[in-house]
Amino acid sequence: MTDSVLEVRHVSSYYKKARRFSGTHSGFGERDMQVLRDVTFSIQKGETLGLVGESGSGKTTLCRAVLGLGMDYEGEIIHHTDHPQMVFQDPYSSLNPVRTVGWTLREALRAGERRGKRADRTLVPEILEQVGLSEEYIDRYPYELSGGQRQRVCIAAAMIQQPQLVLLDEPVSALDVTVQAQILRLLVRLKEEFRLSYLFISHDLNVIYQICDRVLVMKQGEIVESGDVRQVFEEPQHDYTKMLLAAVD
Ligand SMILES: Nc1ncnc2c1ncn2[C@@H]1O[C@H](COP(=O)(O)OP(=O)(O)OP(=O)(O)O)[C@@H](O)[C@H]1O
Repeated sequence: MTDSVLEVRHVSSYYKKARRFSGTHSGFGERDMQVLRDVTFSIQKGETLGLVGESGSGKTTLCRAVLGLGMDYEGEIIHHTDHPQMVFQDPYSSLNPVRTVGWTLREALRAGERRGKRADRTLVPEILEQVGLSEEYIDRYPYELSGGQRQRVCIAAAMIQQPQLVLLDEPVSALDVTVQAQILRLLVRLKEEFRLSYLFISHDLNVIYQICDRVLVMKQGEIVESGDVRQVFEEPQHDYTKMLLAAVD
């Protein structure tokens, strides 16, 4: 009997890479570029698992594979819960600029409905309140919101589908420091209230240290170190982890 919400076993993935052929038959061909290399980990119920690594190491690609977003991969990804939700880094581009907050949340409910969940419209004002926005925001457009408020709407759109696992890809990186702290507090509160599990990607190791239980360190698509966040940060074993930690001011 497992208590994990997600198991990723020996996952390797590839992107097709365009290549211009020389010679008489000119045009584009394809070859594969490996991005994830034999990645294995699991996320436990109620756990926040951090994922760190340099830009281009494959963190977002891993999320895409977990969400089944058109990624070819080898290995196994086993979900023990309903479809996970994702919150992206940039709350500006995540929201449809010509749709109101209410529309966005109702659309998120409809997406859940398409996967067989009952759509309860009364959840719209309720979830807004949960993320710290009053009902008056229902009729606002994204351009009428601050960056932090937009990220709250994105979080509400994820939460309204009542997921058990949420993938957070740099959810506070586009926000200024005080707003970052508010959004992190909100994420921690929602996690405790709904007993959520998070996969939390951040390049900010201080944020990872603050909110994660365990951490995975990814280098060029490979998990080079993993473990309890305190243990990994206080006694890093791999040179790459030591290098990432040394870069923190
Ligand atoms: N759609 C794509 N087609 C081809 N290559 C891609 C595609 N998306 C990403 N890549 C490549 O895959 C590698 C991993 O990218 P990915 O976005 O997963 O890294 P990341 O760790 O999330 O980086 P960052 O921290 O900058 O967001 C990079 O070399 C990137 O250029």
